[in-house]
Amino acid sequence: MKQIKINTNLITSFKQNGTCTLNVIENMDDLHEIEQGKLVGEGSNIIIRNHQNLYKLSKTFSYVNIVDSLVIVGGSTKISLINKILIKNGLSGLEFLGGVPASIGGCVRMNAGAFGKSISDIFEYAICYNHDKGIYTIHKDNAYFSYRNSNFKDNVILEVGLRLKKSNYHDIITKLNENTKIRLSKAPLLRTFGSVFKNPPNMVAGKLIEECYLKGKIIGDAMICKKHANYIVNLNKATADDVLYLIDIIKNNVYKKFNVELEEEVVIL
Ligand SMILES: NC(=O)C1=CN([C@@H]2O[C@H](COP(=O)(O)OP(=O)(O)OC[C@H]3O[C@@H](n4cnc5c(N)ncnc54)[C@H](OP(=O)(O)O)[C@@H]3O)[C@@H](O)[C@H]2O)C=CC1
Ligand SMILES: C=C(O[C@H]1[C@H](O)[C@@H](CO)O[C@H](OP(=O)(O)OP(=O)(O)OC[C@H]2O[C@@H](n3ccc(=O)[nH]c3=O)[C@H](O)[C@@H]2O)[C@@H]1NC(C)=O)C(=O)O
Repeated sequence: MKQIKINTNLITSFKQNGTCTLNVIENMDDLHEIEQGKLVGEGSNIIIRNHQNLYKLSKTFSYVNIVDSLVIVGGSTKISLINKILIKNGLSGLEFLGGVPASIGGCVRMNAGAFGKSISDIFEYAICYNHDKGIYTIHKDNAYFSYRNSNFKDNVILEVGLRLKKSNYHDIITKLNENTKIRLSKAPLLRTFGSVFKNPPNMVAGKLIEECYLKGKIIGDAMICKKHANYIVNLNKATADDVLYLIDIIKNNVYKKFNVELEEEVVIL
């Protein structure tokens, strides 16, 4: 397994400042050395405390194979690459994640969703690894997907099977562009980690935070986004501590004003 000491700005979409040790899993043998709960994908939904020892699947686990409407993808494959290939092959169903800078492994683990759709709608199976069971397959009936959650905790997702629908190039591109445009109009795409909190039942976290007048609040180099209050943006060299401080402020304010306990959507390692 290759081991490198790097700045966390290289492995997070938030470009957070800090250092970590990254262990790159290059083959199946390396899987035995993984520390569970320390896996990162494309880093689009994580905050990493300083000096962590982390693990990431290498490009060996990035591939897309298509058999009729079944799309078989390696666990580290980027959503953007999958969508490019789906366009070429006239397969529709993953457009809702257009513009999300994540990997399929992270998206399955978190049951990524947007525009009323989620990964669970197209998921067929995943080949996983964990220390107790070794390599085994979880089919859709046993994935137990829920809002931003699944049965994949403590598993490394090595391969995913997605069931898509035949469509045409033009319709897929149009839907992808529309979704990316809406996403951009509502929230920033760069130097963020997506939604900070899950939406509480029948409420919208962004609205609650905005109503506490917290938009634009800055700690260090991290700021509560002025466009969408459930996002935190990195102004320059924000650290995990800057973000954790802001998260604390938001939770306290929302609890005091609305008696609602917000739950983090972002994974804090
Ligand atoms: N809808 C939206 O607009 C957006 C959504 N997102 C979300 O971000 C997620 C991020 O994906 P990504 O950037 O790749 O992940 P991250 O690097 O952000 O990792 C997030 C967590 O996913 C798990 N994970 C990542 N890769 C794998 C894998 N191969 N097997 C098992 N677990 C894995 C790990 O959880 P653990 O170790 O705890 O199991 C990790 O802590 C997506 O699910 C999506 O929901 C992000 C941005 C925008
Ligand atoms: C970004 C993520 O997923 C996003 C996903 O992209 C979008 C689009 O479908 O819907 C969810 O956001 P969201 O609930 O904030 O959706 P938005 O459409 O942006 O906002 C909903 C409504 O909240 C209100 N709103 C939002 C932000 C704000 O500062 N103030 C405010 O009042 C607006 O009325 C807006 O219409 C997902 N977030 C969660 C936690 O469920 C992610 O998972 O990281």
